[in-house]
Amino acid sequence: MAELNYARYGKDNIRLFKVDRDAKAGTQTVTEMVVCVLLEGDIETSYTEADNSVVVATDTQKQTTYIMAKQNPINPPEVFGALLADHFVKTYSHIHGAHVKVTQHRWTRMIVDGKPHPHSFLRDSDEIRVVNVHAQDGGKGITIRSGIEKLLVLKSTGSAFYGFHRDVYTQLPETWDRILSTEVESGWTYKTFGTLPEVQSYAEKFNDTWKAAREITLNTFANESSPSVQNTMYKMCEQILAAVPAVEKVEYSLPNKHYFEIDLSWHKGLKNTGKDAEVYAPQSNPNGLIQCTVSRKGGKAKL
Ligand SMILES: O=c1[nH]c(=O)c2[nH]c(=O)[nH]c2[nH]1
Repeated sequence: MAELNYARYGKDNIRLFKVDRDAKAGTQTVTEMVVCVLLEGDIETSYTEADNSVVVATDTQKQTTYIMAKQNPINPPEVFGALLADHFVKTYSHIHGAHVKVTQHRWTRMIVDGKPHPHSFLRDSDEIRVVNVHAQDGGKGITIRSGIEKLLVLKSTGSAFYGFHRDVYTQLPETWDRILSTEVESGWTYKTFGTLPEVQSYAEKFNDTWKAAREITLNTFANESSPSVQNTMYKMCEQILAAVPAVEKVEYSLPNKHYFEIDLSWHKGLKNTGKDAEVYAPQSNPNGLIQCTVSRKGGKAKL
């Protein structure tokens, strides 16, 4: 006999673009996002008995997303995600949980002739802001995890890696000065919100937290003399927890994108290693991958 162990369904890759027009100021602001909605609840019979009466069509979920975006602000993405997720669990009594993922892409206002342009924007980076919301019925509240992904950074000095374990398998030399590059993937989870109004009252702080996390990531990366990716990312986590009382845990996943020195001594004794290194070979793979989750020791997050 078979048994259904897992069932979620919804619409993925709902692309959405909104223009906010400020007639008084004569400026416009744009937001582009991709939304994924996944629902769970008493939907087993749709799988096991072809009972479509329990299915809120994925097309309905898409249309709902558009209508909600028309009728509400879509910034910050945490509040829009919570609004949408809350709608599905409140509207359909047999839907007990909604997962909404919002991926916001960058459209940065152009500076033209030294001035911010009223309605022109540029994609200045592949970096994305990613928000995952999970709303549940039965008073279980709304959980929100926000994050940064695809933020590519590099420093050409100020990074070392020495003192690591050595054995017969170790070839890597110690280094006191290396190139460090990574594509930042970072996420922070807030203390569970009780209700949608609680999420809405926190609206401004979602943007502040994103800015703080981004600034801490970049400042620490740039300013710290890094002894390892592990230690540098831990310091980032500590600072984000200290800066935002409502954050319960912080996660980083950092690839170590290697830049290898090239020994050119075979050519007329050309010096290009150690302190003479100037020309490097960027590596696409393999890459290191360092991950961690850091939470508050013995303390609870505060909204
Ligand atoms: O910061 C680093 N951490 C490691 O675990 C590691 N391993 C490695 O080969 N290089 C590095 N660099």
